[in-house]
Amino acid sequence: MALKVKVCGLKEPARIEQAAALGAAYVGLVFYPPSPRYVDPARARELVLHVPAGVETVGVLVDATDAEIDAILQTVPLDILQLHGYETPERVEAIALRSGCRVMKAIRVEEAADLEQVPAYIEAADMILFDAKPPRDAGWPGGHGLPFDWRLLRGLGLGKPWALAGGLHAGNLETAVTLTGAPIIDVSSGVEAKPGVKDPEKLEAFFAAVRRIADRAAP
Ligand SMILES: O=C(O)c1ccccc1NCC(=O)[C@H](O)[C@H](O)COP(=O)(O)O
Repeated sequence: MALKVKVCGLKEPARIEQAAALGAAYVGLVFYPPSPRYVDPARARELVLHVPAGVETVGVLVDATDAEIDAILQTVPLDILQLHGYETPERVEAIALRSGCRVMKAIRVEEAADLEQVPAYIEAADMILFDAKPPRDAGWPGGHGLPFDWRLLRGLGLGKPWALAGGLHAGNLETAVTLTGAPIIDVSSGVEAKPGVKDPEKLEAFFAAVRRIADRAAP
């Protein structure tokens, strides 16, 4: 199966179009004001006009209330809601039912014990995203360019679509995918010039690395 790519934290139409042209399956928009990648719903509505058919738009939320989610969805059409806070399995299920969107639950990983919570989310979420645990004093919980010990995911049999995130870049992608067998990869900082500013050349290099992996996997 082809490796799917999510590019997260996009803020510029040109970078959305570039990511899509390079083969991104998902583009992520961050709806969490403290993040340098934050886009407000009005801006997001303009951005999604640049997402071509066949590419899915993911809205990244952090412990959002129903009112906040309703306000976003009334303004911006989203395919998937990525829940990147401390949402419980019950909350994930409730958000999926209420929103009508698919939901992807982010799991913060630092050690094996962090994976014990995963079974509780399998029924509730449509997809699982494994990301590095953020630094303790970080003002937002994702997009810190930090990898975790990928060996923790070895042999993972979820029976559900899942994505690997955390510190991926063109130079470490092959090792990460080989160790984890991830079917979907999620990148943000690794294709940025600085937080919140995507770099066209790093995007090119990242997708070149994706193509190399695909070429090696081809019979
Ligand atoms: O990226 C953000 O600023 C962000 C803010 C709040 C919640 C989640 C956020 N990012 C989530 C993502 O899906 C990132 O792509 C993921 O954390 C990987 O980021 P990176 O390690 O920088 O590649």
